[in-house]
Amino acid sequence: MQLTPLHVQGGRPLGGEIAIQHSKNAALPIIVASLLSREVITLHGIPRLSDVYTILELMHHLGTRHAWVGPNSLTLHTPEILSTHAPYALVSKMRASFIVLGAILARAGEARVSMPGGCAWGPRPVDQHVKALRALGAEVTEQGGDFHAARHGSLAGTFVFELLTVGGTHNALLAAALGDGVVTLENASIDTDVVDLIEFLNSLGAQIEGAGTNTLTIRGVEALRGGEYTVIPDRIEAGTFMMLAAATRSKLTLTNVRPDHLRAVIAKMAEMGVSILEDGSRMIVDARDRELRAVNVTTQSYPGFPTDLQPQMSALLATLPGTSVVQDPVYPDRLTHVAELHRMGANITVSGYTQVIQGAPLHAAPVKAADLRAGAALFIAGLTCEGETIIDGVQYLNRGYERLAERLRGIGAEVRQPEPMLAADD
Ligand SMILES: CC(=O)N[C@H]1[C@@H](OP(=O)(O)OP(=O)(O)OC[C@H]2O[C@@H](n3ccc(=O)[nH]c3=O)[C@H](O)[C@@H]2O)O[C@H](CO)[C@@H](O)[C@@H]1O
Ligand SMILES: C=C(OP(=O)(O)O)C(=O)O
Repeated sequence: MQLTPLHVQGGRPLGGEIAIQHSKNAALPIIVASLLSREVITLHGIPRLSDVYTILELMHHLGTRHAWVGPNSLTLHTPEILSTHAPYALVSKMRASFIVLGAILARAGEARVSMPGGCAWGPRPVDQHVKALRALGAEVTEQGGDFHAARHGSLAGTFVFELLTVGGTHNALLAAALGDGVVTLENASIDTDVVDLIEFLNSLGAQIEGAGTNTLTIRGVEALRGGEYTVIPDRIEAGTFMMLAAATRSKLTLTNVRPDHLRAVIAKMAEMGVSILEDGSRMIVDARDRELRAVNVTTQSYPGFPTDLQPQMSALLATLPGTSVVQDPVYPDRLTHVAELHRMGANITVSGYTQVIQGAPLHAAPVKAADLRAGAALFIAGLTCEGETIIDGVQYLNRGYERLAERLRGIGAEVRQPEPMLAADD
């Protein structure tokens, strides 16, 4: 669906309180993990995002029936797997859908899943997902853009990931959770989204040890029961609003945050000169009347500085006096924000995965988001400029930020979108 662009009028400070949504990237695998149980699962803290509606559409095709039972609460029930095939039309819309491979394999013994889509700034291989499943005893073949996985008996054995992968760890965990084998995953991701998935699975009776460490031991169980779980707060959304506060020289109070999930981001913002006060699950970010300094940033897997905040940080640094160097070795091609920020007067030169940013005030311009976090970079940049910045590509923002225009208005931003940002599916 073609959505109307977002119009933002910036150049003045924002203020007040904003409730951070629960995590998109934790919610999606947890929704998928509900496929492992025959019983009813109730989830709280599910953000109303287009990615959530997309995964629910895919799950419906596989046999899950869902109902919204509150603004952000959902019941999921998969008494039977009705199809073991996740087709291209549904999987190509988003990256996270690829982990249905492990989940259907565990529950039904075989699965066919199309190669994933998602935010496509460059290659996003799934070789580690496939190698892990093969090493644990599954047969995985590729044909016509689909992966077919089958197991004869339970998965068992050890796999050492060649690099840290969040999705690869999710897929292997889901594949190994049912059965009677013991699986060890070495060099597994310690990302908050992996820990949340493990805590959810264990709350249903799974036996997974080592959450938050690089070695996970999964003892397969015969079945998972139903249950109720609340997803963690979204650290990427929190980081986005921290950067918005800094770029607009505002004071914002963020609620529903886990500062312990944001250590690298908090440290960078403090180095820049932003005042950050932690108060339990609230965080007060104050950049009023401050001389902010340019800083250098390099992305890393968790607990390092997240690649999902690199474009937003680049936009912020493009407005600060001084020279910053931003490097994103996690996703070297994640640079679609750069040409659009150039349209707003940013001085950014790119060499490989390195951006050298010479800060200067930006000006309003029509721009287009080509992926989710590039879109976030653009609304941050737009809110620093006087005049109207018109941001096209709103469908990407809808993937990751719930009721964005309304919530930005709640902190005093002048934002309008002629039509609603997202139609609910219920
Ligand atoms: C839905 C979701 O949760 N998406 C997040 C998840 O994506 P996703 O799980 O896809 O990202 P990964 O953690 O797997 O990717 C990390 C790095 O490993 C590489 N790699 C990954 C798998 C593989 O089989 N082979 C391989 O080479 C990737 O190219 C990348 O360089 O983590 C990324 C890194 O924090 C975030 O940017 C995404 O927002
Ligand atoms: C890139 C993201 O998501 P995905 O991996 O689904 O494309 C993101 O959340 O920033």
